[in-house]
Amino acid sequence: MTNPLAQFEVSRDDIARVVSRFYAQVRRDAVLGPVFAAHVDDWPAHEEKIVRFWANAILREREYDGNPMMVHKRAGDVTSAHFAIWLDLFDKVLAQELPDETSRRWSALAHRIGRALKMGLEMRAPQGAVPNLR
Ligand code: HEM
Repeated sequence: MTNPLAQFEVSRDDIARVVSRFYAQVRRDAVLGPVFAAHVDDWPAHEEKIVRFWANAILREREYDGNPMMVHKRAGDVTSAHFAIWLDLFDKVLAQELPDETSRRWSALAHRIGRALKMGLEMRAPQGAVPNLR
């Protein structure tokens, strides 16, 4: 493996291909599409940022220093119900694009991150607001 800190072996080209296929599906998705359309107008810039995010998370290439938790909370219309749809689509693209082992490792990482982001969103209630106990 070229990078001893990498979580598993995947190339940058693989990451870029997965990201591009994934967001092509997201744009077509009836539920996720409109949420992204409301926030992203420069798709190439968004996809480049997401490639850097995954290169950081998987390959430990230190080139993303954003704060996804804050970005998702601030978006205001990203809900915890969206995560199952997002992860399901992501898993399908991984399975189509990558060898089984790589796909499984990346999926496990995405689900771990997704759980953390979702928990963060569920704690979003503004100060003084009545908690949503549904
Ligand atoms: C494991 C699940 C997810 C991961 C790893 C992830 C990752 C990211 C990252 C890294 C960004 C860029 C943050 C930045 O600007 O620095 C982002 C932005 C965004 N994500 Fe997610 N995301 C996930 C789930 C979701 C879900 C379920 C939605 C629901 C629709 C969503 C909607 C968005 C939107 C709309 C933006 C753009 C926000 C903006 O630029 O204003 N994400 N995501």
